[in-house]
Amino acid sequence: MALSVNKNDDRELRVYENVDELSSNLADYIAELSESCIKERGVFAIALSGGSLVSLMSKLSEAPYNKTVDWARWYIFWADERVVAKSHVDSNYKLLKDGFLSKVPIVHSHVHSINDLVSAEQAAEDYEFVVRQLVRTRVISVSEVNDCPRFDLILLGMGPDGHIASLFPNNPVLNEIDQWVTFITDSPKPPPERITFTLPVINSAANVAIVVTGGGKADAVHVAIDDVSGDCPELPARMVRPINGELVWFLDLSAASKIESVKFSE
Ligand SMILES: O=C1O[C@H](COP(=O)(O)O)[C@@H](O)[C@H](O)[C@H]1O
Repeated sequence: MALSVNKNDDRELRVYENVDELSSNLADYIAELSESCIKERGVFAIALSGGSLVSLMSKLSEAPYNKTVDWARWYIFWADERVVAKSHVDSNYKLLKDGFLSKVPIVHSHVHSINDLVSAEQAAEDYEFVVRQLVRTRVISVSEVNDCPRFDLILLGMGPDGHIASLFPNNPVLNEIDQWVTFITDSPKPPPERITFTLPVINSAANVAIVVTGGGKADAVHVAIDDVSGDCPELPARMVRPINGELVWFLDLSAASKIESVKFSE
């Protein structure tokens, strides 16, 4: 690892020389959390995003993890999903199924994808219902601070505009505090119709990891992590601050190259 820094505010930055090193350490991190959660609660409830994250976690489906992880105890959710058919190239479900789920023995009924046959609004409502049922049965734990679900781990990517899940800069859904899952029909990044976990759900997780690589995202990483003055809009990625959980940023050197508050080795 090039560097691991604990910022004073409960955020941990892990910066790696390259994508390969980051991927190995990300697989380790997920496997360790899975083991400790299963020891403690008997299950592991993980919510994932789409995008580059899926290939960055691909080592988790390889040796030794394919044999050592207790896959039967995993429950899979999506932190955000595009409202398209599950067979569509834009589907986050399809991306994860092709890149990960098809390679590990996760129980089919533990994979909770959205209803892709209804409107975005209905799909968000249906998905929240599913999450509520699983909170009731404690497959997903519950936050002691609010009544939100407390996922064992939420894995997020970040776009070059600083969006996480399908929470985009300046979108009113950033202020949603009543719903656990909401929808948008005007995503600036196609496709336009999406559902997404809201910030209260993301910030109630026991662990959140934001995984970002590449120089094209370095400006957004800088704004999300440094104390930036001026009237730049609040970036969604900056608004990720687990109330009673751990936040870790996984970055490669290119993505971390514009962070001012930390000096990295060459
Ligand atoms: O549209 C989306 O974008 C973000 C970021 O994707 P990336 O390819 O730039 O990493 C992703 O995290 C989200 O799940 C997805 O719906």
